Amino acid sequence: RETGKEPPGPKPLPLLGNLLQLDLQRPYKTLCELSKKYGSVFTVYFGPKKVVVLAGYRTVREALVNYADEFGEREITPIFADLTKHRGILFSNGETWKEMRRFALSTLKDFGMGKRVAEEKILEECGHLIQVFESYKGKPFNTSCPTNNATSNVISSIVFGSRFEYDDPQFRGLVSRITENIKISGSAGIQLYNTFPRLVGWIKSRQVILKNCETTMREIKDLTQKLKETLNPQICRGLIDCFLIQKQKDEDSCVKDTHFTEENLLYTVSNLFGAGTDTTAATLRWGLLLMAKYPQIQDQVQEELTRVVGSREVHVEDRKNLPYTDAVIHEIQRLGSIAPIAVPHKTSRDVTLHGYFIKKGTTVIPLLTSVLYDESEWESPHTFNPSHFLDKEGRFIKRDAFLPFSAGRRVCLGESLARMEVFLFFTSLLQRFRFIPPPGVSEDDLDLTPAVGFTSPPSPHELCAISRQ
Ligand code: HEM
Repeated sequence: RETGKEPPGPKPLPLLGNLLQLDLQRPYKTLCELSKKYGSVFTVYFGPKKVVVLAGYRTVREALVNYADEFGEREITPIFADLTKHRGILFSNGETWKEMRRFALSTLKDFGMGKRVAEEKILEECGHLIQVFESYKGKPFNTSCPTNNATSNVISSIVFGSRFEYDDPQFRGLVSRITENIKISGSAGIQLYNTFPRLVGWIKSRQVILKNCETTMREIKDLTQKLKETLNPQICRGLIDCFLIQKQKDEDSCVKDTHFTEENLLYTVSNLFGAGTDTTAATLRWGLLLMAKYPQIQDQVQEELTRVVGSREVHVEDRKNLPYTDAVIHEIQRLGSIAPIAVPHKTSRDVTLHGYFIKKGTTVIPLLTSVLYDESEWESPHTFNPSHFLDKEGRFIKRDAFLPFSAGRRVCLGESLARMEVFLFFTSLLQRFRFIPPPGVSEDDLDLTPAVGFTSPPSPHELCAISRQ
């Protein structure tokens, strides 16, 4: 082969590959360690499956941005193939992905992603979330459920055109199945299934995921049916209406091979919930936990909010006048690193990177954690330090290595929406509440070890939200 040598890596065992070396609960940890030994492009074997890992800011950026075509396809692992049958956005490629991504992006824009409509919807949800926090009256509570409900409802109002009440049983089921699936899909059992799909297809965790998914799809179908019955082609109440109208148009004009099919609609909707709920809520939970752990930083955020916004509602427009708070939010996302291995990619053709040859169809992991903790990019990568995003005069500065949403063709589709949500939820909550550890727990006791899962939220914990008014 004249194209170069293969990326280096630890020697694999027959069949097992490097499985025995990998921490299957938190594979990103082992992968970060391996990158210290083997460099920024290396190979590991998940059982018989060869995976190329990209580590560090420069390499990840170079591959995903400069070689966007070569590295822009999605690897569809056995569990995700089971779940989505290559439909929707997250786990599809080719024309299906292109059409669905384009549709979702343009519809989200129409519904105000980065604009006023989304802001209104989020602010409405902030009001409901604040009420829930108030209802605990300063007593300790687990922040998971309320934050997941709030972020899920933002997606609901964009997709269905309306939000749910938090005690609606259908909504509760929807949210709990999404969070359960994300959690289980990162478990060691599912890693094993992805490695040996024929051998361990029977495992319980896979059955739970499949059942959850089946129920969710049925419910999204029922909700879609209700929207169909009341559809007015002149008014799009949400993304589903827009899809149904486009579907009808394609049918009326006999478009062949249309991607506007019911299957694609259901999977696209479920992808938006799946990708948009837990990620955003986990970021918010990291934020509240870090504020409770570092009260001096919380003081400074609250001082800035009081000075700049006072007690009126916070708006997206305020962000530029809140440099310290903005820096804190960026630092929460950096340290939280909630998508440590992004979502695996694969190469669409043979490619040579840094002199290493990577064959078409190879699974590629962009190790986002290694970018967000890159020692040559960040002054103190392992500490919570908002100064990473501030200049000497206290002005907010952008940092190139801030890639929590990944980069290139597959960059998070919900980035603007997510950033707006995190900003508005975080500031609205800090305006009203002081976050402290439960009685008997010190700030030092608050544990920053992430939970196991496909995403990396904080471990289960309780906080007290003390009203500031
Ligand atoms: C703080 C919150 C969020 C973070 C950190 C995050 C991060 C990510 C990351 C790392 C990826 C994978 C990129 C890659 O493959 O290289 C991704 C993909 C995706 N995200 Fe997000 N995300 C967040 C919120 C959202 C929201 C709110 C939505 C929904 C509107 C969303 C929708 C998606 C979709 C549909 C994809 C798949 C894109 C594709 O395959 O083309 N995400 N996100």
